Amino acid sequence: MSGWTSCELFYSLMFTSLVIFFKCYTISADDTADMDVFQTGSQPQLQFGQAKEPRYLLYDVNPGEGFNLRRDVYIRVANLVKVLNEDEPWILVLPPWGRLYHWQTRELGAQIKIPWSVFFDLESLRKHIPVIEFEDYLKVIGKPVIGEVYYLQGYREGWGKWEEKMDIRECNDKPRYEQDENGKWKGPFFYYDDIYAEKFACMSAQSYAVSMKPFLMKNTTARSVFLDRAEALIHGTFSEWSAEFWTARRSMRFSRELRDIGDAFREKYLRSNDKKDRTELKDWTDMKRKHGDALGGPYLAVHLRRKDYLHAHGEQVPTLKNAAKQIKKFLNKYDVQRVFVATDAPDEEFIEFVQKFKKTKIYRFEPTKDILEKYKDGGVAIIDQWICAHARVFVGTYVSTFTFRIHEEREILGFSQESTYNRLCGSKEDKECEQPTKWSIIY
Ligand SMILES: C[C@@H]1O[C@H](OP(=O)(O)OP(=O)(O)OC[C@H]2O[C@@H](n3cnc4c(=O)[nH]c(N)nc43)[C@H](O)[C@@H]2O)[C@@H](O)[C@H](O)[C@@H]1O
Repeated sequence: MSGWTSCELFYSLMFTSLVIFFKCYTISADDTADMDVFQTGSQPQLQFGQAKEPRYLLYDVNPGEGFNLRRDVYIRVANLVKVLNEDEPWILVLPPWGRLYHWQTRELGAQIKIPWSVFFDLESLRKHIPVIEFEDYLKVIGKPVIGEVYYLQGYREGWGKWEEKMDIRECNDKPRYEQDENGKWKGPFFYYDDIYAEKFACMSAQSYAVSMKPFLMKNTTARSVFLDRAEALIHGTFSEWSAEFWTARRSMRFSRELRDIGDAFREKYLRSNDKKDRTELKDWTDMKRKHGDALGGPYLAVHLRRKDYLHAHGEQVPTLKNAAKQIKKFLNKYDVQRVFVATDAPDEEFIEFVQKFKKTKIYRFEPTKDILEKYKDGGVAIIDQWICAHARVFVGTYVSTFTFRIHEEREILGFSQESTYNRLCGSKEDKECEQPTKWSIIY
């Protein structure tokens, strides 16, 4: 039992205009028994009445994973940082976005080192936990160094029965980190060349994200700890079925600029605005909607996932002709005449799809050169998601995480579940076509 008394302190980062909220701690005499956990050598880092220095948690995800699974991993790690902050100050360092397999626009060159602020509203994230960008972390630390890297991996002997466990083990495969002649661990740190870690180890982990807390607090004293392959940590009780999941998820607002671009498109082409559609946003900490509060703009939105999905989930992806047939049924049911298509389909496929409709107006968001250069493929995908999130009815793609994040956005906005949890069925699925699981928002 901790005898900390906490007070609130605003810690200003000298290098940024960011103001980060922390707790500061004073220790009562009874707490000294716990202090060895926080000591380096014989020098205690804490003295009575002194504010405790924050520690930094960094993470990364398997390079092959797409944008929207990564967003889910953020929620797991964010809730770990949330529970760490119940006892000591930790700041989450946001992993720069880069070189995702699906970001294929050639003219943009290498899409790497993209800060989170391009896509997300950091002030909103900070109402849940303290976060900083990676480049700000480097400025604060003053050297291109990370204390310890743990590369999460499975157990060589397999999962066995489910139980939570974590152990420092030999690496199962050749690690993507190597020690140089000076003892520095070099690795693929978000495509920044000169970064190194002081210590590296593989860790076999079968664990909920928040269960890393005791390890981080007691087994390491490093100022910064990097968890690579953080997708290995699972939600556990902090899952889609819990209020904690939704608190973190609600804090994950898209950047104001991207929302504005999406809103302008809705107004101009889809006769949709927040007032009429009952989708006005409030500060997320004050926003609590019921299913059916939102009406949505007078259009249907479909997420038509193509490209690699045709191979990965061929059975559940319809032909374009069949997709158009399914969409027409929804148009009749919801009595709307406009369709917004979010898709990764090449232009020829999109044109083929449009030709299946005679009177219905079909729209797609096409970025200007400036928008594409500034917000990249990731930003355009977010604009697509934002427009889908505001439609009177949404039809998604089977188990696509891109579709799942739209479901969540619609839960937050207060749409009826009937208008949200629909999907395109594979051409041969017929009546076997199971509709998406409903994840009800919990406050
Ligand atoms: C087959 C699997 O599919 C999984 O994708 P899935 O869950 O749909 O969703 P994501 O993980 O987001 O990956 C798909 C990526 O493709 C682009 N994309 C897909 N649909 C659209 C769209 O409607 N509009 C725009 N602008 N871009 C789109 C976008 O970059 C998106 O992040 C992948 O995470 C796995 O790596 C694997 O490829």
